[in-house]
Amino acid sequence: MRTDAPKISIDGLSKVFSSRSGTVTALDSVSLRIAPGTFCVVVGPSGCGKTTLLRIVAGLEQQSSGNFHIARQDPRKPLNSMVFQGDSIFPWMTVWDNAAYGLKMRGAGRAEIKDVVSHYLDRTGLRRFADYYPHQLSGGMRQRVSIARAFANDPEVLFMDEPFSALDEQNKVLLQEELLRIWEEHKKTVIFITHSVDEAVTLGDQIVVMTAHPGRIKAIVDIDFPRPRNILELRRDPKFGELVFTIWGYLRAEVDLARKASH
Ligand SMILES: Nc1ncnc2c1ncn2[C@@H]1O[C@H](COP(=O)(O)OP(=O)(O)OP(=O)(O)O)[C@@H](O)[C@H]1O
Repeated sequence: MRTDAPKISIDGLSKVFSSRSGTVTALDSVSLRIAPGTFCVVVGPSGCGKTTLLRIVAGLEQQSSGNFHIARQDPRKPLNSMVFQGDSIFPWMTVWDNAAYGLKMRGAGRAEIKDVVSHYLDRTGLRRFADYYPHQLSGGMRQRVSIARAFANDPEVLFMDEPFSALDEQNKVLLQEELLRIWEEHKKTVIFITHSVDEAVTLGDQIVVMTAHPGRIKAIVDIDFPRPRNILELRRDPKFGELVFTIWGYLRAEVDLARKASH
């Protein structure tokens, strides 16, 4: 059900890291509203605070100032699930046990676990690899396990930090397609971080462009391509190119600034 109340509200969020070599302002007064069911994508130059923002909203890091709120619909559901870049599944568990992990942790019944895990292993094409261990899988398959695990956990919101960045182009498009197909089933609110403007326009409803360090919000671009989306057709649409061009326009100066700061 869509309501006007945001699912995620972020108000004046700042983060300063302190160490013996000094302080780093990673985020500077970031405010954002994300409506329920929105696929929100955050892009920005390296080091602009994207991961820090996600880690704070996921409760893994403490902000220095500001607030955020995630509106809960069902207190029995976990608040969030995370999918990271690279390997984030347990190497000592089979594909099935990895996908079932969240459900088992919150005491779901055997029948529910069987139904839900089978569903998401089917959706990610992993059914026949259910008894495999992560080291027996390709990088793309391991990322599929992560996605199956995150969706099977049925969280209120889903956080994804560059989940496809280590994959080759063909695998990336396949996984983007699979992610969109699974996401269409329940339209969970997502925050997805990427370096790829193409990926942002392909997946997102709302694109948040961040400035170079310290991270602030530079622009928010709404993407109104109809859903469900066909990735290859989308890329042929002249509007796709225009949007990529617009977002790159916002990013270009920031990427240059980030480069200069690192030299
Ligand atoms: N634990 C930490 N201690 C000190 N500084 C940190 C810590 N974590 C992040 N930073 C600094 O905060 C800034 C933002 O880092 P963050 O990882 O959030 O950026 P990012 O936009 O996700 O970068 P990338 O796109 O390269 O992954 C960087 O300058 C980084 O060095």
